[in-house]
Amino acid sequence: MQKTASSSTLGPDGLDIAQSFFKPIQGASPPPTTSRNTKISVVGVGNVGMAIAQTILTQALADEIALVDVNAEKLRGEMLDLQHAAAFLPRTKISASVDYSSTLASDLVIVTAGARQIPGESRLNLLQRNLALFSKMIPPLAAGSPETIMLIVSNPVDVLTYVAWKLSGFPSNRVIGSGTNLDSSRFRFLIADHLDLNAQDVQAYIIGEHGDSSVALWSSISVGGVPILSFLERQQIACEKHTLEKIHREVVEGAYEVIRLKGYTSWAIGYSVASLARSILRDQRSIHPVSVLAKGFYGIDGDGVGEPFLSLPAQLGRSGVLGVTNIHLTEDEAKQLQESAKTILEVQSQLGI
Ligand SMILES: NC(=O)C1=CN([C@@H]2O[C@H](COP(=O)(O)OP(=O)(O)OC[C@H]3O[C@@H](n4cnc5c(N)ncnc54)[C@H](O)[C@@H]3O)[C@@H](O)[C@H]2O)C=CC1
Ligand SMILES: CC(=O)C(=O)O
Repeated sequence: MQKTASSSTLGPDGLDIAQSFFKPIQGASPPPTTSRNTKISVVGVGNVGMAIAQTILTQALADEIALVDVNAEKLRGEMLDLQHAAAFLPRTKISASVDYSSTLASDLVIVTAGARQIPGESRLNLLQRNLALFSKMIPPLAAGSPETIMLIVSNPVDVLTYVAWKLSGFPSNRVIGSGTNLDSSRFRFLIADHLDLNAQDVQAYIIGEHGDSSVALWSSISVGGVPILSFLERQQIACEKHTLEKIHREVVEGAYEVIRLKGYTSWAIGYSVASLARSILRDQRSIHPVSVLAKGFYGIDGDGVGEPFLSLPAQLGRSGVLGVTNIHLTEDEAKQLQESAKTILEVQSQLGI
């Protein structure tokens, strides 16, 4: 048997096996020339990249997944391991290459490559190591898929989303950081757990930095359309400030705890990024707290030293960020958000790009 460039398989008689296996029905037209596959590239096949790839596979979000990593052996092992699950999954072509050109014409490029935190280390501490990688990776990824949407996951995600925006030359709506979509899921879980609810019924956002300076939007939490804080007040149910602060602290410390216990975080970020991929590629127009160019929102002016990317509730669709929702922040929440922007800008100002 012989494989042609288009990957059809020829038998000893030179006939295409697929074509001799299935005979066309009478009067059938040739396949449409306009339809094309949805291609997602996942750059970096470590714990996070593989959790994302496998969630995307199980949710049938792509026709093709291109995996890229510098570690050729691990890369091939991960590809084969996923391919061996083909009988249990929606049909998806999975390829793997150390060459960025394998990502050509992607609809979505998800970047997870890079150093991760050791126990106790902050995300911002990873910047110098991952900045060097981004300088090498982003230009060829952008050149190969000039129409793509770039979704950054590597940490520190807000600053690296800014870096990817600068290095890609893409418009700001097509460079998105996974941001606090994950922190907000942790927040919703903890509130649901505290009140014995289903986390999917809890509308609640963490915004700002994906990290230590994140901001919990207590004023806008609702459950089934009921604003929670005012409801608890009306029912005279004590919801002490320290309980709220404890929940936010648990959100911030959640990643540190998981890293201390198992070495890395993976499953929750896998589901978080798959939810973003679905909203983008299926044009769901749903709202996610993700890292976007925040200049001009909520008094964030960039301070003359740069343009911060940080998480705000944004509507996502096929062209990336469709807009930022006009959510009401209390004075205190707006102040905390501006402080979070300042933290990010301080780090950004040292980049020299
Ligand atoms: N934004 C978020 O919410 C989260 C972000 N992360 C971040 O994701 C990143 C990856 O974490 P893990 O997967 O746990 O790390 P890991 O160490 O398991 O995987 C990193 C992978 O990147 C690859 N890599 C290194 N240089 C590369 C290059 N130039 N091109 C392609 N691949 C390259 C490595 O070979 C390795 O396979 C870290 O920066 C981590 O902090 C992790 C969890 C959540
Ligand atoms: C590692 C990380 O950024 C997280 O799990 O939130």
